[in-house]
Amino acid sequence: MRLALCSGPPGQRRRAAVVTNVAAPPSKPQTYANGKVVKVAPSHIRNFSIIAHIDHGKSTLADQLLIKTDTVENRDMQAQYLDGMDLERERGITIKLNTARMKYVAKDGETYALNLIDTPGHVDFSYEVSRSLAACEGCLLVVDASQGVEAQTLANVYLALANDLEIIPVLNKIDLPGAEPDRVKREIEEVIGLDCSNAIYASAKKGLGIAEILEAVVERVPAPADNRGKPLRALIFDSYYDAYKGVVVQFRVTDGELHKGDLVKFMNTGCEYDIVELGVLNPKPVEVDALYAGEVGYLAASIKQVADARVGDTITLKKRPAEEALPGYTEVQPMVFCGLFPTDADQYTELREALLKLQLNDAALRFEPEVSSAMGFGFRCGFLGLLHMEIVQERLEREYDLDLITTAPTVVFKAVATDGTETVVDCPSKLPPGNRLASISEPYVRLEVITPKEYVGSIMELAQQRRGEYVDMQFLTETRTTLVYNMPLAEVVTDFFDALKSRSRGYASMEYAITGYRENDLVLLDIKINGEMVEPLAAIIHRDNAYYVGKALVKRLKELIPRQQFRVPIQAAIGARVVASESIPALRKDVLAKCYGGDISRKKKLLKKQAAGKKRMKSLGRVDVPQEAFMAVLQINRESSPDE
Ligand SMILES: Nc1nc2c(ncn2[C@@H]2O[C@H](COP(=O)(O)OP(=O)(O)OP(=O)(O)O)[C@@H](O)[C@H]2O)c(=O)[nH]1
Repeated sequence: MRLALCSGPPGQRRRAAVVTNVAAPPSKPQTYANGKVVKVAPSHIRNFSIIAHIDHGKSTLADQLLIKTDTVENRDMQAQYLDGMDLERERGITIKLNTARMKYVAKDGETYALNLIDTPGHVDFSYEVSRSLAACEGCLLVVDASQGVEAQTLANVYLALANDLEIIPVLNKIDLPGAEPDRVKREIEEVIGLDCSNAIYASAKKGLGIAEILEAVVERVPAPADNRGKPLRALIFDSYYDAYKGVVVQFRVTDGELHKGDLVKFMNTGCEYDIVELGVLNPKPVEVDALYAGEVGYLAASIKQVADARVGDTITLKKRPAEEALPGYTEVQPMVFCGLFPTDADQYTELREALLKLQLNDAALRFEPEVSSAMGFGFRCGFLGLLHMEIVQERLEREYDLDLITTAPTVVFKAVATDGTETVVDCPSKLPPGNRLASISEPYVRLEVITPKEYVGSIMELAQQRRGEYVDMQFLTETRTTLVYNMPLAEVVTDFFDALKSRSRGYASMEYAITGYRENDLVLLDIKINGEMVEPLAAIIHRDNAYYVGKALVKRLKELIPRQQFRVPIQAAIGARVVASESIPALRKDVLAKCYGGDISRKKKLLKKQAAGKKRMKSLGRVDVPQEAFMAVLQINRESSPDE
């Protein structure tokens, strides 16, 4: 497959159009970067982003660009500077898109403002990538020269193409002994169809090729169109909550200009606010007096209501409003749901506030109140995948100091009742009762795996175990293969990625897209502990797996639930039929310890008394289920793969 990506000298076509449009420089010079006054006309602005497969070196390259342009002093530099969250640094991954404005004096002697938007690479966060790409005119496509094209390389290139961006290929990690930049260059040309004749060889770690990259950004990324004369239109691509400033909104100005003190209107919500602070991220906030078409910046306007300034909304001026809002972003649909409950019931309101604030910073997060007899009041939350879920949970615990219990994640099923009504089931308890249930459908994905050919057999076996249906296999290059499967999402979002990595020694990569719903023989597996149904442990699974999963689950729960003073039976059931059961033996106090010698009837009496006490405790006793038990369902899948 070849796509006509780089027809003609990159960047020039669109840049030529811009040059003829260049109007007078901004009426008022503005301050940014180390307090220096710099005039920025659109012809001297470059908005670009870095896209890559996970771990190919985006954040390290961003660090180098910041150092090379003196945006961040070397002594202040810490690895992955733009990954501001502790969580991002600890895990070594980018979660949020991050922006930085750099001042760069190019070889032509001119000073340029380069707006860099760093993006995450993991499949769960691809919606962040698409948002940042919409704010750019070009991007650096970073490919690890020791690995080559991977699944997210392809997915991100398609996103860049959809946004009509200029793509500059960068072959990173050429310092590695195993690097084969020439081979990988050919691979990019063959697989993606991208002209790599002027690809840049770089090592973000050693600082090689950085000057060439900066020059290429200036030369090849088109300048933004000069729309300064038009009524203001600025697209919000991100926002976050600041305890002092209220909601801080990040945006890209497409048309017109805005100044500190202006009365702005959010076109979709209709809310109006006076701008209190206007600035650019450098990458720390630096205040400016005005921002013009083509620029990227932030504003604070004492916005208290999180819902007033939504990502995707258009900002305009009250006194000279634009007629039409910019097309926003397509809403992302969360595919994985789980219950979040505070361990301490008093923290319910705090959890709601925290979720509201987090949602502002994370457009894909959904939540609605949920009440469960076992867990009390909490929220049913929707995520894009398991990593996303883990990250949100960890952010809530760290940034908002909450103690949470998470229930096992589930995908969104659709159930049809006997009377024909359809229910969206994002929680097993929403399933209509068995006698009224006609059918259940589950979401399917088209899964693409790129792997070195020696792992093909083992990966096919894994895909089959996970109810995958083979669609296609193609040789990408001589040594690497693409495998395509149709697979239920429920099988992909659990631990499929981990299993794939372990079977391919980390070399395979994957990407998936939802294709639709399909009816399957799915059943509700209930779990009873001490005779009581524990709703949060219930799961909707395929009938063929129900017996096995039920058996493995009760066994695992037996290990996880602490012993009580009484015997605790654990059962897995489909409807009224118990498919597996185990029991946790009671803790036994030696009531005969003090009874030296003594006669047998005295001992019998003591034992009888103990048995009666336990019986009473059993009927009244509450079994506290530990957090790990709610995740036990996930571990079952892992255990089901024979090689693990
Ligand atoms: N040898 C070598 N290692 C590099 C180079 N660039 C990055 N790395 C290493 O590769 C790993 C991943 O780099 P990151 O910059 O975190 O990758 P990323 O693409 O930003 O990853 P995500 O943000 O998680 O998508 C880190 O351990 C880096 O030190 C390079 O040029 N040479």
